[in-house]
Amino acid sequence: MSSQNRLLIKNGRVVNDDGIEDLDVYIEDGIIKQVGRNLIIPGGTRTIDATGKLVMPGGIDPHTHFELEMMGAKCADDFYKGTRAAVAGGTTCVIDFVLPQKGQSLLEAYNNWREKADGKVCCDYGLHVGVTWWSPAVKKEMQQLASEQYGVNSFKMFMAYKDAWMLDDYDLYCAMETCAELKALPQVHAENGHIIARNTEKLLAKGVTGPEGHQLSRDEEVEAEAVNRACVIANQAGAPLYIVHMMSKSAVRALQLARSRQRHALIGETLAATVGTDGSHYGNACFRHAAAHVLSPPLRPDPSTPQAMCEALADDHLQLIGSDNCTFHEKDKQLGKDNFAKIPNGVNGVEDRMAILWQKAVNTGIMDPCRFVAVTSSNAAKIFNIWPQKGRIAVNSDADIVVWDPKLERTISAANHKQAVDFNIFEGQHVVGSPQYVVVNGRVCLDDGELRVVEGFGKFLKTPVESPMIYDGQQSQEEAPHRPEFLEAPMRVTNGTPSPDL
Ligand SMILES: C[C@@H](CNC(N)=O)C(=O)O
Ligand SMILES: [Zn+2]
Ligand SMILES: [Zn+2]
Ligand SMILES: [Zn+2]
Repeated sequence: MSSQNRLLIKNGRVVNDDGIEDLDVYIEDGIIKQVGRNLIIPGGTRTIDATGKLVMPGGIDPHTHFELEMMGAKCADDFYKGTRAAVAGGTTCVIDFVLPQKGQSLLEAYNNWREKADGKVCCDYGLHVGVTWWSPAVKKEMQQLASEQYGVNSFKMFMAYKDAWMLDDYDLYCAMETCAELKALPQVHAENGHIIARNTEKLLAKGVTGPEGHQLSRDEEVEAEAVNRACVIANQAGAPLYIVHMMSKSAVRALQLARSRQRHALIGETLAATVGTDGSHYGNACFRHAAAHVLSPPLRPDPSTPQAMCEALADDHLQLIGSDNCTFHEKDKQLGKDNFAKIPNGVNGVEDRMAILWQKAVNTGIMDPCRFVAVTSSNAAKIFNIWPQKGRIAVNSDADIVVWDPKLERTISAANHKQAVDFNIFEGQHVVGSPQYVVVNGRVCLDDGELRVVEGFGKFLKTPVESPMIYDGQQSQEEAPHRPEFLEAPMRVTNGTPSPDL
């Protein structure tokens, strides 16, 4: 067995979601074989000295879109460039979305995605599948996809994108029921697509065509309403629910309220963009700059949002952070030059997700390194049922490891980022804390800052149904979570009639 497969990471502080300890880690053939002190190590082993560094599970990004075609454009980052950038930022596993067009076979779309990704990914990847239309045939294909053969355990339904992917409430209910029957996890894009459609018509009729119209057409309550409605439908369907890309304090409040009423698992995801920037950029005079920040739900103008979302992650009101990396070059964003509704939706984040959260939440004392590992890696592994293979530094776990240098300083810029896209929404942000080494299935792919990924080294990762975190952790009614403190807050009294500040 060649020595290149033997690696020792020595003198580091190992950080898992449940503790920090000074331990050495020995890896052989892509698997962690020993974790401890004074390890017996065979000859020919490469040693990485991790003195002063943190040794963490490689990041898992639960939300990416590489090579997605939407709104007349194709994403700039493909499965090679996108996963290469992920590894550069400390992420060693991504879960991408198969998004069938309405009427298209889900299995056909799944096979298309596999063809696009296999052979190009630099790290392991999984797939969620979009349920963008409904029929008995769709139900049947969900059953097939949830089988061991295909390895899909999560299905995303859209409550927005009215003419492209949106389901009505009846079909949404049926899809959630099917997920519950399969012990799979339903996910939703929670915005009210009908309100957005009418608001868009009115804004355009008034001559509001710039990127600022995007946020104006779908403000926080349009997201929060859909969060609440999705939770109610899930409860009626007897299903857990995962709400992707939650972008506002209002949405978090709606999720917390739902948790106080219902017993199935309700998971909240936010994004690097949400904690790293805000909606002030939609007013930028430069169209490229403003349009680069267009994603749905939009970034919010409330300047307290980034910190509030960090706190929600720290307090387990939100469980994990993704990137929703869905990047478009300037020429494609220009499709919406005269009509904000035609700006291809999406931002970058797969490369900077971990450094941005470290900067905004750990360096500020909002969360500790263990919680950082939970929300950037372990919780995604538990939710999608690949823990502790992924998301943990432990014997027999995959050797997906990031050696994090908490003192490594850099300024984020499109000029030197690894992504293909020609814009970075975190441009100019100074971060303290970044990966020094990244190990992907035992291979050193970021080597003291040098990126040495291998195209096609990653493989497809099956995510089995019946995740214990989702389906065993269900609380009985009497164990319903403690009513969130804010629910007991004094009602705000305005002109004599009490109204809850929810
Ligand atoms: C289409 C995809 C990415 N774009 C976005 N979030 O605006 C999504 O809605 O998650
Ligand atoms: Zn979405
Ligand atoms: Zn500009
Ligand atoms: Zn997305």
